[in-house]
Amino acid sequence: MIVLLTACTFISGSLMFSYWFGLLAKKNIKTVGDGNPGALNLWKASGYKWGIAGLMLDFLKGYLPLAAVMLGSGYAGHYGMIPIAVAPIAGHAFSPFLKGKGGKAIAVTFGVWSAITWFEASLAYAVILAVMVAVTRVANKGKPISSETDGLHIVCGMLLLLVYLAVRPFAAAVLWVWAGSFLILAYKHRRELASFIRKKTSKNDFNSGV
Ligand SMILES: O=P(O)(O)OC[C@H](O)CO
Repeated sequence: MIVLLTACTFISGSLMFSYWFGLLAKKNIKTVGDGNPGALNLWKASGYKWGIAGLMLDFLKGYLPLAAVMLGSGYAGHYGMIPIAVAPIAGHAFSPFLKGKGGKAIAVTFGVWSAITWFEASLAYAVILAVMVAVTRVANKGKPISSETDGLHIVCGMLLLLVYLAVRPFAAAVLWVWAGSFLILAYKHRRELASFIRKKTSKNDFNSGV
């Protein structure tokens, strides 16, 4: 049963709604912005109506199957929920519909966490990200935030979410779902993280006269 449910949630996650909506609007969103086949690039390419529709469906493809599993199976809080909950995130990140080159998996991650913690962890993650963006804006004196810094926020925000999850009475299985989410997000943002570190290192070398 776990294998079947994991296959179903993986297939749900692999449905690339934002990318397909882009094609419906006659745009290839993989050629827009950072090339991520997600709702933000759909929004940029085709406008806010498509963008919101893509965001909703990319969220719901994680939320709905997991909410059904939480309500209708005995896997809530059980170790069996780990692969079932990580699968939609992996499905989006490595979608077979895009030959394994899916998206950054932010929207579907929010969907999954909204379902398995009844919105608590996803709200906490949203607050963490909002605080990080606000602090960065103040530090940057209102300058636009780079995609490298965005990636850093997503990954470090997920790391901070672990602190929140650890102090709340969640089942150990939830912490394993966190580990899966974190690894996938870190992998999908590896280029932004590497570029951020490179820029910081060369700036420090320049400042110290190396
Ligand atoms: O991470 P994705 O692929 O769900 O895309 C979400 C937004 O486009 C954020 O950049």
